[in-house]
Amino acid sequence: MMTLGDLLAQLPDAVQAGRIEKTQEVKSITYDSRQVTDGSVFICLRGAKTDGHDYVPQACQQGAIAVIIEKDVEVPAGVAKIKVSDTRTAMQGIVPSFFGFPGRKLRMIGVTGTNGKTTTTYLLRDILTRAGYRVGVIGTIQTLIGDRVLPVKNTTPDVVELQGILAEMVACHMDYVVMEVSSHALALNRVAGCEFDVGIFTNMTQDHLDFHGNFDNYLEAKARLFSLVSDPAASKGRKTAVVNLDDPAAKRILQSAKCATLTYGVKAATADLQALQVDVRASGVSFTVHGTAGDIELALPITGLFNVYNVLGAVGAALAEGIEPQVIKAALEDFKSVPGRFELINAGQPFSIIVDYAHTPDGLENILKTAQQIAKRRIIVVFGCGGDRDRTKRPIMGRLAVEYGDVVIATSDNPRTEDPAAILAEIEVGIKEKLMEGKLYEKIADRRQAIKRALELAQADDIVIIAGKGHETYQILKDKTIHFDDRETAVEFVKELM
Ligand SMILES: CC(=O)N[C@H]1[C@@H](OP(=O)(O)OP(=O)(O)OC[C@H]2O[C@@H](n3ccc(=O)[nH]c3=O)[C@H](O)[C@@H]2O)O[C@H](CO)[C@@H](O)[C@@H]1O[C@H](C)C(=O)N[C@@H](C)C(=O)N[C@H](CCC(=O)O)C(=O)O
Ligand SMILES: Nc1ncnc2c1ncn2[C@@H]1O[C@H](COP(=O)(O)OP(=O)(O)OP(=O)(O)O)[C@@H](O)[C@H]1O
Ligand SMILES: N[C@H](CCC[C@H](N)C(=O)O)C(=O)O
Ligand SMILES: [Mg+2]
Repeated sequence: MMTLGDLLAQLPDAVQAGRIEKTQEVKSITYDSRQVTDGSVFICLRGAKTDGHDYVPQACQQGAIAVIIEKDVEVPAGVAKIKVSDTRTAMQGIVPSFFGFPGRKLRMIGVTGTNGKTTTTYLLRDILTRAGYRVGVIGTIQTLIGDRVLPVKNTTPDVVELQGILAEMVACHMDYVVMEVSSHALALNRVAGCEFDVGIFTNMTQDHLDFHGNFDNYLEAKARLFSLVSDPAASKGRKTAVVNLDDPAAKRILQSAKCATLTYGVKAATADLQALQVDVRASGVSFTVHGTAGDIELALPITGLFNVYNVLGAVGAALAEGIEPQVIKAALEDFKSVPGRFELINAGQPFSIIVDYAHTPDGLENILKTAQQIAKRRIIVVFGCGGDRDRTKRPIMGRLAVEYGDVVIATSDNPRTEDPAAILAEIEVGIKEKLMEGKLYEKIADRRQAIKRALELAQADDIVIIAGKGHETYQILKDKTIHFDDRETAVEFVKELM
């Protein structure tokens, strides 16, 4: 149990006002007034959209016993006012201790990189589970506590939710947590209180420049995970940085890793683990993981060279954690797939339909390259770019779609507050640069109609790739979020058209 006195002891520089009853129990801590209940401490954060200080009256009405603030606000009698210079830092200081430092009681594996995080966490989950451990997963699709599924809002939740989830994982006797660590989470320090034992770096290509401003800041954010892995204050035993040596950013990442390192690659012959004899087929990939401890021959039902990298990262982390090669092999050969990642949709149509979460230039290029490697006939691409996100990705993705695709249908992803036509116009700039004879390009803002059109155009042996939304079951429009699932939509139209 934490009292208001315990909480204040952790904020020695705070200015206190109002009624401070030090023995009062802090029943919960939240930065969202809508979550405040009797006994809550409400932390006011200045956000991108609104300012938490504006919700103090609502929080007090709902039973807050204290508010943590940066600027003076009125509070009713009986509520403590705790003024600090930075409420976000204060939150990061008190929340892990409120939850009893769960990050110290689990082995924590963090995965960062532009692409491949979700896939890598799923691969590792299967390996660790096969080795007999109880495993929790935190990431884009969902939170898993063993087999229990919890919904998520962000890939890496903010410190309050994150520490709460970790505490729940400890209560449920998990041994490991494998989590995606987004660059937003590192830049905003949502991971305060996480004591990482292993960090995996997948790759670094363009994304999120709207948030980070430039590539260097983005890279610095990613590198931060490896300073956290190396933090001597957080010692639970061996620490390892598992790094993709084929990526040009590996050097910078390795500079932050003041712990054991394990590198991997397909090209880099100096990597500790190297994939040899890679064979990419429609039904999956096979290759040999060559390392100092011997070779592991693998055949998995997921395909694409990019997935070879994801597997190498997962294998590296597993080996660093002392998992036996034969356990790794058995787990990976039984691996099924990740929802919405190169997911094959089969409703009896004579062509292939693949739903994939590629929403970055590199993701799209990888998926289209893979499609080219396995294509018997044309590639039909349906894709869009998210609104209120890095705009500079748009023309690049347009260019790539038309470079690799024979038929390109540009459509909406999640337009959010932007005008779908304006997003499409930015994509079109790239498309027009590379559009050539023999290629077909259409622009259909309504994603349902775009998918329908692609399926109408598809002929036997074509591959239809529907990219960008993968596992998502919604579409975020200006004024509402609607149910939308690329997989369901594809099946629906195949049935209608065939
Ligand atoms: C830009 C960004 O990261 N925003 C995150 C941020 O929201 P914000 O600071 O903008 O919040 P705000 O809406 O302005 O509100 C300010 C404060 O007022 C409070 N408030 C607001 C309304 C109210 O009625 N009462 C109230 O108390 C809010 O709780 C908040 O404390 O803090 C929220 C809580 O932690 C996050 O959910 C939210 O993520 C939004 C949903 C988001 O879209 N984030 C994306 C960009 C993101 O974080 N993505 C990464 C990377 C994904 C990947 O590529 O893998 C991720 O980890 O998900
Ligand atoms: N190692 C990789 N390199 C490049 N592209 C990849 C790689 N792995 C997956 N992809 C592509 O990126 C998409 C997203 O993969 P995944 O969900 O594993 O990445 P992520 O890093 O978790 O993404 P997010 O940042 O949205 O959470 C895939 O659908 C695929 O198109
Ligand atoms: N985690 C990524 C997901 C993008 C998915 C895409 N469908 C979009 O909405 O842009 C982001 O928040 O940028
Ligand atoms: Mg993810």
